[in-house]
Amino acid sequence: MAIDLYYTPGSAPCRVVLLVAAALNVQLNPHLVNLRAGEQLQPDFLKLNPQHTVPTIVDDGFSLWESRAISRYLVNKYGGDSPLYPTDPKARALVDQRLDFDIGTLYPRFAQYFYPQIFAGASADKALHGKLQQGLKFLNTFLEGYKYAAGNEMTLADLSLVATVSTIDAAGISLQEYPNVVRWFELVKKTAPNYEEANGKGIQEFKALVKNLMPKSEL
Ligand SMILES: N[C@@H](CCC(=O)N[C@@H](CS)C(=O)NCC(=O)O)C(=O)O
Repeated sequence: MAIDLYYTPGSAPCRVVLLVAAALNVQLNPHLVNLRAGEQLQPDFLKLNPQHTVPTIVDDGFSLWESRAISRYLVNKYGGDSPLYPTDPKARALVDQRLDFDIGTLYPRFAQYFYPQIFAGASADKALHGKLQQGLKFLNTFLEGYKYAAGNEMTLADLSLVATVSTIDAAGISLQEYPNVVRWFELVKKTAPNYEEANGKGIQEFKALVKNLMPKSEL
């Protein structure tokens, strides 16, 4: 039975779940949620997720939200002994560290810098820009000597971080100062299963949204 996924394609957290499902060959039954129309605030959706966020999944009556929690659940339930989330405690801890860095540091720094500019017409804030650059520098350092984000194999860390890094790239923020990030980004684009369908399409939607909302002088 397919798992219901409530999502919006431009959203980075939703693309994490699409990438993980593709890597595990797990079938999803997609339901588009139009956030700008407030569909996430409808009573039926609030019954599934009182926090009214996408992505949300419903697996045989079990409702779950938070993209990285969903990702871990999908591997735990459907991944068998998938290397995406290794069972060795140290290897798993490294994946968790990268996942927590992504959701707790890198993505919020991007969001704090960029979203006020496109959604509220704010001008670019130098201090917030510096914080984002520092986040990218951290990632560049973590990748030193590693093929993938947490070792020599692709893990949940890569599928999570690539949704963020591709969003940063699509926002027109250069990655060129961070050669390990550029090298890793190219590798993940080529090797993540069904990358174009799972992430590339949503990135195109995100780019269109940015183009639509960004003050013309900034483009
Ligand atoms: N930490 C959450 C973030 C989810 C989130 O904030 N999603 C946004 C779209 S990117 C959303 O659903 N916003 C609608 C709302 O909060 O009402 C995750 O990773 O799933």
